[in-house]
Amino acid sequence: MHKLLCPSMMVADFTKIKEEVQELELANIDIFHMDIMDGSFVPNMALGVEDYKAIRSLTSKKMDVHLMVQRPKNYIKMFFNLGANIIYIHPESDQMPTSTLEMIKSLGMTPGIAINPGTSIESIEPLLNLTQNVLVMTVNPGFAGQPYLDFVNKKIDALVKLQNQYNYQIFVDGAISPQKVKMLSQRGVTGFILGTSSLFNKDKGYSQIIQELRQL
Ligand SMILES: O=C(CO)[C@H](O)[C@H](O)COP(=O)(O)O
Repeated sequence: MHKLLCPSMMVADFTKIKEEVQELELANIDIFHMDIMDGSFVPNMALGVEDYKAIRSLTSKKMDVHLMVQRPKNYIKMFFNLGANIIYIHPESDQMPTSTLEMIKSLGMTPGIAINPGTSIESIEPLLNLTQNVLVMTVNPGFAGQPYLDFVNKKIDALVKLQNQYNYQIFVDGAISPQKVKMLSQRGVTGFILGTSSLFNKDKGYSQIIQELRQL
């Protein structure tokens, strides 16, 4: 199965973002992962609209948006206009997540849901027939460099089983080291958000790292 490898751009070096994007493209990554935070849904702020525009102007590869914000519906058209291909919302942050997912789809983008470590499968199951990507958070969202939460593996296994009934791909986000890429791809995960645990600030180049991750 082809792994979808997605650099988490909140940990890229913005002092040389053009070179970062070019090197990641050369390394043949699949999707640029863009974390948007409002300081309310999560206790941090990360990328913003100007960062989104900058990276969009540097690449024609797919870009997602992980909306860690209250009332994500308010921002769907804005990110559509900025050239987003995939939008993840957190169901807890939205009064009518079904309507927001329909809106993302109707604009021709891929609808996704992001599930916090403390969010149960039962609470999101009604949304699974409206979503194409499920982003399982393996840390509490907001900060890079946190430890992986092993208890989430049980939820990943349940989501892999439910794939028989619905049509979605599973992505994981948070402390995704090479060991976790191997373990989780064996479990049935296809998409991996790569941050400080595997891709950025390492003593190897992106091409070598990406090639090694594809072989795991
Ligand atoms: O979503 C995130 C934080 O909320 C980041 O994408 C992720 O945590 C970055 O990866 P790492 O944990 O390996 O630094």
